Amino acid sequence: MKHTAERPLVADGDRPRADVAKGAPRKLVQVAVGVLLQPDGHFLLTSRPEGKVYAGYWEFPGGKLEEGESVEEALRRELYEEIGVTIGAAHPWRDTVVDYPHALVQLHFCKVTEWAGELHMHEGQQFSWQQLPVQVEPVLPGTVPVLEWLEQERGGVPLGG
Ligand SMILES: Nc1nc2c([nH]c(=O)n2[C@@H]2O[C@H](COP(=O)(O)OP(=O)(O)OP(=O)(O)O)[C@@H](O)[C@H]2O)c(=O)[nH]1
Repeated sequence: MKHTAERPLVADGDRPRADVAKGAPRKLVQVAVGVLLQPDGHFLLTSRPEGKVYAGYWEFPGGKLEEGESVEEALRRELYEEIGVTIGAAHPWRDTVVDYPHALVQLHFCKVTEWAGELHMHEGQQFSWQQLPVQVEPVLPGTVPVLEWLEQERGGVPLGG
């Protein structure tokens, strides 16, 4: 199912939604996320740093768009700041919306096959080149559908069905 602002993927639905102001519409936070792919199909996962929500959970690297930025610009900035690489083209791939206790986020996933520079985790994260099925856990709720899309693309049976 495609998750939109009207029908988001709900994460930890039993917890209160901290950012919901009475009567006000909930802000949809825009996030650019990179799926860095090696020629042999390995992809990069990073762990969320201490001090951020869902610290220690594994995700694809990325972050929030700043005022006036495009998805590609935000992704280029975030990946340089967070993991020290300069990316080539960011190819828009899939979008999804996730309703977390801390925020409602729209995730713009881009595939990236070219980058320059050595990986340096500037926020104390861990990183791992993974293939399916992934060997790290826990995985961030918003990352789970991405693994399913990757599985579908390689022609396997989708997880959970
Ligand atoms: N980077 C990233 N964020 C994701 C993924 N999946 C997902 O649901 N998210 C959510 O998207 C939001 C991204 O925020 P972030 O905290 O990583 O971004 P940031 O570095 O710009 O944040 P900050 O500068 O406020 O600390 C978080 O709510 C995070 O839970 C993913 O695969 N990668």
